[in-house]
Amino acid sequence: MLLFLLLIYIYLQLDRCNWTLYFETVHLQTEKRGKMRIRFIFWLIFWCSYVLLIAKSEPSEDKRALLDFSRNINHSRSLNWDEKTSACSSWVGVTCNHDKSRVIAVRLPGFGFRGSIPSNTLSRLSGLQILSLRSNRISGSFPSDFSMLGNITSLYLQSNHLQGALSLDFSVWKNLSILDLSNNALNGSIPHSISNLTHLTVLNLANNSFSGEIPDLNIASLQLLDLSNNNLTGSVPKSLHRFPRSAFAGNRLFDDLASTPALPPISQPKKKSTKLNHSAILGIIIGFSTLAFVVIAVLMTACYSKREGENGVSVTPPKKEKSKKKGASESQSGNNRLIFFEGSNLAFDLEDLLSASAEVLGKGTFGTTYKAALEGASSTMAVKRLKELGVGRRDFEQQMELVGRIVHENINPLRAYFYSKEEKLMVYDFYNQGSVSSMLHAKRAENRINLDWESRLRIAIGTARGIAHIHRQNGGKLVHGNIKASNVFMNSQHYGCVSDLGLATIMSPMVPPVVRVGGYRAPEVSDSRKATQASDVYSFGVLLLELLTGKSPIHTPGGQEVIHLVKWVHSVVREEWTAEVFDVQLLRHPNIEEEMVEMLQIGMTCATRMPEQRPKIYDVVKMVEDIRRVNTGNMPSTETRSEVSTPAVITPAVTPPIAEMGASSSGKH
Ligand SMILES: Nc1ncnc2c1ncn2[C@@H]1O[C@H](COP(=O)(O)OP(=O)(O)OP(=O)(O)O)[C@@H](O)[C@H]1O
Repeated sequence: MLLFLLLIYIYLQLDRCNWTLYFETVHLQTEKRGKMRIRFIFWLIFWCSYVLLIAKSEPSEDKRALLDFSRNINHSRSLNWDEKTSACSSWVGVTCNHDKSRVIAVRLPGFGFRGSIPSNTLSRLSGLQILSLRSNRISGSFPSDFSMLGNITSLYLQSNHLQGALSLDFSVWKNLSILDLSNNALNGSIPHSISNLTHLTVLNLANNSFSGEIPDLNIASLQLLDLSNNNLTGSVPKSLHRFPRSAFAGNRLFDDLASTPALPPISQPKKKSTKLNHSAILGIIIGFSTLAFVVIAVLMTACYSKREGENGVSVTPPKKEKSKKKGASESQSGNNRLIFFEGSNLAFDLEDLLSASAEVLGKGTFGTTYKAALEGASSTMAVKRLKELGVGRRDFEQQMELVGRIVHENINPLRAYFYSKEEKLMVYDFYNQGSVSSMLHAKRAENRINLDWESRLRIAIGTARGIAHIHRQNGGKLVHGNIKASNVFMNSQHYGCVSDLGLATIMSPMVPPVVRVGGYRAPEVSDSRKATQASDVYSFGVLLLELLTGKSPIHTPGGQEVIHLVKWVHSVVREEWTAEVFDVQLLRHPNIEEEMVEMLQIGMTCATRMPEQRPKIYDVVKMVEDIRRVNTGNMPSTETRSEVSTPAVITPAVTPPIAEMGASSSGKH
């Protein structure tokens, strides 16, 4: 570039110089000819460098390699790869780096490629990082010249007809993170060299014909392994015992002989059996009894002290207020009643609620939420005990009336509310599966729910529809104000269902903003009472990114640096490491890469910094629904659909009418 500019400069100077003077003294006669020759030479250099520059911004060698590939393999879906067009700007499935000098990703799943991958074509893409040719009909052996792809990070060749052994030395792929060769007909042994891939996070070799022993793949970074349904023999190496038994099912492994591939017993039969004598047995019995006694004593003490404390299980905080409130509800004004909304059909009153045994679910921005088990009514409700409101009784009641009238399958209905000077309560349906936040990030692994891609899609679709419905209320002015994963649940059809709406505007300004944000707050919202529909869209965008990455909006890996999810996603995508963004739990599911990339784009669009550049939630609903177009082909338009039903985007399911939905138990109890 510099050379190019320099040449232009010299040329212009040359033009301005009084060359006549110079030529007069040296070669007077050839003055004109000499001057023209010099000008011509400069023109030539100028154009050559220009052409070179243009050529450089086009990955010509990569382009040729791709054209060679497409011309030498049969494919049923047409590729728009035209020699005359720019590979980086318009070629389907091709992604280039920033300055468009190298092709870094080729994604051509399901293009109907038939036959073997022509040699010396794709292997020439030495800058390639991601290659996806999954779900084609590629046959022949695994292309050995792929060893030249030294920068590859993700290789998806699953669901093809590849055969033969993997003769490649995998050590050459130093950056390889994802290798999916599942659902092919590969055989021979699993190469030992795979264990040299220190960045490998996903290895899927399921549904092939690999035989022999499983090599000791002692790779610390490996998070997902699937070797199921091969002909592997021997035992599972110790380094792989941390993976579930399903990862090895359908092989002829040592412990598979009993047809139940259980990992723990693998090493046990090797242990020498030692007979215990009587005194040892007696010792064990006494030891166990003492231990059991201590454990029971500790548990009882803990339970007792918890009952005493505020955060304990089975505390009944509203109970403390019982006499006060009971009196108040019996007061002449009759004002302090539990107000139920129509269609709630709930057979309990304030007294039942106050005497219910309650368990603290958590403390949030607006107060504490309890799980209340109502004895008489044999139902369980979530009761939110609000703290400091920023509005008086009238405004509070007005807001409750507005919120309580909203009936939609993707919105957790407000069943009842209570207002007195000392106590403000809101009664909701209880979701025993917990919120999306706990499903994704519960501290205890057993409380975490493994959300597969379809569940996450449903959560995204349902939540978007719920928010769209909220934005249509109150003359199109209602705002949720607090969209976040702990306020999203799964309804009975496993679609997202939003809770806690409309509270942001009535809360006290005293609550410090930092408590409220948690990474979901749009940058322009400094006071959550000023949340807008655009800021709801931002928060929804963050939720989408959370569903995709499995990461909290604000997290501190290693306990030090605070990472903001939106910024992190932007930086990873900018560095062309898009595949690194996704939750590794999702990467085990086949054929979802494009859908995840689409959701990523929607999430990033919603979480755009400038509010005016964010899409309206109605458009977002459509975008999220369109992620899985195959199943949405004959659905009614978004506008009508969102209002009335949850169409079966993933699994066809009959949706009850709204009235029923409103009163139904929505996956709770
Ligand atoms: N209806 C419900 N069913 C089951 N769990 C609930 C219900 N409502 C709230 N929770 C859970 O109770 C806990 C506390 O909820 P709460 O709404 O008080 O706070 P939060 O969601 O963490 O924050 P915020 O107050 O900002 O909404 C959260 O883990 C939430 O997911």
